[in-house]
Amino acid sequence: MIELQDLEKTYGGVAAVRALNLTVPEGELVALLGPSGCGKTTTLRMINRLLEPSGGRVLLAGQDTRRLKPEVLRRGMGYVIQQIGLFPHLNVAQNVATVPALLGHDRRATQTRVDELLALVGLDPDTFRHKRPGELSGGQAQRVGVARALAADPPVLLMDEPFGALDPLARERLQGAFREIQRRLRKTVVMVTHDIDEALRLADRVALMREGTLVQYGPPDELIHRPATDFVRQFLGEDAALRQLAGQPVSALMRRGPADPGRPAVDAALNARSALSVMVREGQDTLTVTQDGQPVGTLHWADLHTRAPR
Ligand SMILES: Nc1ncnc2c1ncn2[C@@H]1O[C@H](COP(=O)(O)OP(=O)(O)OP(=O)(O)O)[C@@H](O)[C@H]1O
Repeated sequence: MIELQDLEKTYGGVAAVRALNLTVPEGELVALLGPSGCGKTTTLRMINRLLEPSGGRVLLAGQDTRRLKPEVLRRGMGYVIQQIGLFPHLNVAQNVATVPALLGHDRRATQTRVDELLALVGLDPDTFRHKRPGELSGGQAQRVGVARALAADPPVLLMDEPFGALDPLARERLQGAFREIQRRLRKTVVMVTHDIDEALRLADRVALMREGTLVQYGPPDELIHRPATDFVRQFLGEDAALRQLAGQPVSALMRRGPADPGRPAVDAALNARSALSVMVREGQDTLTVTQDGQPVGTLHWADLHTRAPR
């Protein structure tokens, strides 16, 4: 668990972050979201002490981070940024294996792990293992950065726009893969993003900031359905609920059980926003959900109002 208590940062008398209170529960993914200059990156960097707070404190598992040596603190916290800073003289595999090599882990086990992680982030190990960072596109380099952070296996990951340089399709794929890994490994993640879709899609909780203060902190559906202020409503936009549906498969919202094969059918892997389109087009409030062509359950209009249980 990470606790930010009355955290402040001022630059020449101007507050970049003010009286910020935020608790990041263990194993959850929290997105720091907000307009440019609202203090997201400053907040993130105070967590691993790349920046020293002007006031307040950060607790990691109940311990004041000022009592820890910065290098000890950072060993337990991966840091992924858009300009990844891969080592140019090392190949991709060596870059990913930097921390395991430093820690003296078994070489063969590390190599296997590196290949697994490269495949996981969508880079074919045979093609990319021996390439140098200079031979990679921005998006490929970004994936190597994510693989490297995961290879170090820290309990906490801090990420600043980690998927920013990717084209939309690749971004969605890497986001999905990352989310799946994060849940499986129960990493605690704090991610800075200005991409609303990314925050709503990936985060367990979204911290929406404005001018250095926290405006609202809660699960995505809370911000969407119970915005604390007009700013929250406007920032997320009127179509926030639809966007959230677009990020969820029908399988996450459906009711499993017997289904009427006579109704319009949608595949369980379809996204819920498209399923809604089918309801509207067909004038039906219930659809049959199929998997491999077989009916496996139903999707009701009412199911689209509630976010899937995690
Ligand atoms: N080293 C610095 N000196 C002076 N002011 C700074 C410094 N770093 C950041 N700021 C100011 O602090 C505020 C918050 O900056 P920060 O980078 O945290 O914002 P952000 O929300 O991450 O923005 P973006 O989405 O554009 O990256 C901004 O107004 C910025 O101009």
